[in-house]
Amino acid sequence: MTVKLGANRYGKAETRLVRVVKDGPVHHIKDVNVSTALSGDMEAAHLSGDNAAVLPTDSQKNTVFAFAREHGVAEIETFALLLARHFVETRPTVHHARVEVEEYAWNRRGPHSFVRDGGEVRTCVVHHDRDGRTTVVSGLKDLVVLNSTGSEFHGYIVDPYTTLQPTDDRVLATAVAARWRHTGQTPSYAKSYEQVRGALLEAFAGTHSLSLQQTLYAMGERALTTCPEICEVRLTLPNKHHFAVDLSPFGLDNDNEVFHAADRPYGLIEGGVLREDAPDAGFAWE
Ligand SMILES: O=c1[nH]c(=O)c2[nH]c(=O)[nH]c2[nH]1
Repeated sequence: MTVKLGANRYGKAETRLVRVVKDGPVHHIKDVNVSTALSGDMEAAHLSGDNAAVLPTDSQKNTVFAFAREHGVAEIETFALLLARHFVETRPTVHHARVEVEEYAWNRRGPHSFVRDGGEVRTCVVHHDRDGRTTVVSGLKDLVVLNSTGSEFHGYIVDPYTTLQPTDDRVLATAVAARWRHTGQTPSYAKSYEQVRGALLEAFAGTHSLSLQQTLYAMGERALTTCPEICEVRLTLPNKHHFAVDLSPFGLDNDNEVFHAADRPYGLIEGGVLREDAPDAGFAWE
């Protein structure tokens, strides 16, 4: 039997970096998690242990810190682009770079004092290859939202295993994970982030929901119509079930006022919405 090397990439995962910018007594912080992954002429490294083509993951990590010092960390997408281009353009054996960045938000409490915002995480994944092809996918995760009414679920398949009761009033809650693909260079990733985030929240709150699937589509559609710089949105929505508790044993009614917020299992609703004329995604989602 003969075998051969398949797809491979390597890099430093989760370099945790905090960059402080000192504007006199007023400081600014950027708290990020950077993962780099490179691929290219890596056959010899895998087949014979010849590391001549390998830029060590330790050097990749050092590059992240050095670039933060030299260039600062403005928007995560621009920092990721800088790193991806650097690895491909300075190392001939590296043909493709994938750089993923997560950003954790802090709120100001004073000139040099901050409190960590426990809310959502901003994300991006940038690819760049030696043919000059570049893709940027931005996103967010852990954006937890809830509608205490305005959600129904009925009309589904009933089979011998069905116990779920149809409802015309339930709590709808989810932790939104959304990623969106930029068509080209976006002038301000911060602005498009705010536009898409706002659109997702507006659509969640403003849609009278007949299912989380319908809400997902409405959220993706709103993001695309609000932000012309993006062509595709992918959403992952866990259905954070809230079950009305039966209080009748205690002689109490419960008109959707007391819920058990269940943890597991949860429904998981996933889907993409894209413009009819969206260009080919290439390696953007990898
Ligand atoms: O919005 C929903 N979609 C489903 O597919 C589903 N399935 C289920 O049990 N509850 C729900 N809710």
